[in-house]
Amino acid sequence: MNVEPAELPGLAAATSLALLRQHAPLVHCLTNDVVQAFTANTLLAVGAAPAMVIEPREAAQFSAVADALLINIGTLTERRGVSMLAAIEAANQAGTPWVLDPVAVGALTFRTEFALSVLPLKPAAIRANASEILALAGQPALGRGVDSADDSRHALPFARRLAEEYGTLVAVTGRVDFITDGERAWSVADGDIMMTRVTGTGCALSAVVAAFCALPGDRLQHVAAACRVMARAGRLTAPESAGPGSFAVGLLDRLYRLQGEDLQ
Ligand SMILES: Nc1ncnc2c1ncn2[C@@H]1O[C@H](COP(=O)(O)OP(=O)(O)O)[C@@H](O)[C@H]1O
Ligand SMILES: Cc1ncsc1CCOP(=O)(O)O
Ligand SMILES: [Mg+2]
Repeated sequence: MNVEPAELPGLAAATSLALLRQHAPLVHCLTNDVVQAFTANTLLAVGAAPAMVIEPREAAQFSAVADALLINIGTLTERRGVSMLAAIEAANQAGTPWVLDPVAVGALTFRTEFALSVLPLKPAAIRANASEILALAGQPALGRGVDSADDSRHALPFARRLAEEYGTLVAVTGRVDFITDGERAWSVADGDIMMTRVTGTGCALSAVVAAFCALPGDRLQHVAAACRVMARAGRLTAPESAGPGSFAVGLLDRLYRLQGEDLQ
């Protein structure tokens, strides 16, 4: 019987954030066409560096020198899949951590087969909403396109199972985020519903998770810290925003200004 996950301590999140800003990891992003600029700006705001190198003949070369790799299947195409597989192989050979964001996995055959085929290729972490985690685990899921209609708490046992089976970390996000290695788990109860009214907050979080995976030390803590940083920034930004437009801009400003004490 697994115990209820504890809330990630603010000091741990602050320590991971300080380490991120010290290392400023370079993140190779193979992500979807909707969120390219928002993802790049989120990485820059938090203190990391992005590069979107997508050509199949360049992807492997670049992921071998980047500090982390993001694989996001939101607008997967056959050609993009070739780049992704080459990048994953090069990252694995170089010992570079890579993160999977299985956007809208489940109902669509091509992306589901692709996501299942890369699970055994040792992702350092999977970051997904609750419906996506349920679908990846072969469970019935209520996802609607890229959005979740399931509760992250319901998905937690399946997140644990996936983490254990594939030797990875799973961050399942929603009203509460849970981050697990199958045995240990942290929770992050923060964020704001406004984060679901701007496309790409989850995708950008996955890129931030990839950046935190590049840090030395306790990777489970770092991935939970990534979730805390994003959710805290969202929580602090929402009351200052007139709507989704200013929220998206405000979130970048807040991530840039976020200090350790904001996390405690
Ligand atoms: N109902 C909610 N209340 C507060 N924060 C939320 C809520 N739903 C999602 N979030 C936050 O939004 C971010 C993106 O998560 P999520 O919406 O689950 O991913 P995706 O965009 O991939 O579906 C995370 O930081 C998460 O904590
Ligand atoms: C709308 C959309 N369609 C394909 S990918 C994408 C972005 C999804 O972003 P997120 O998973 O962060 O909500
Ligand atoms: Mg998503």
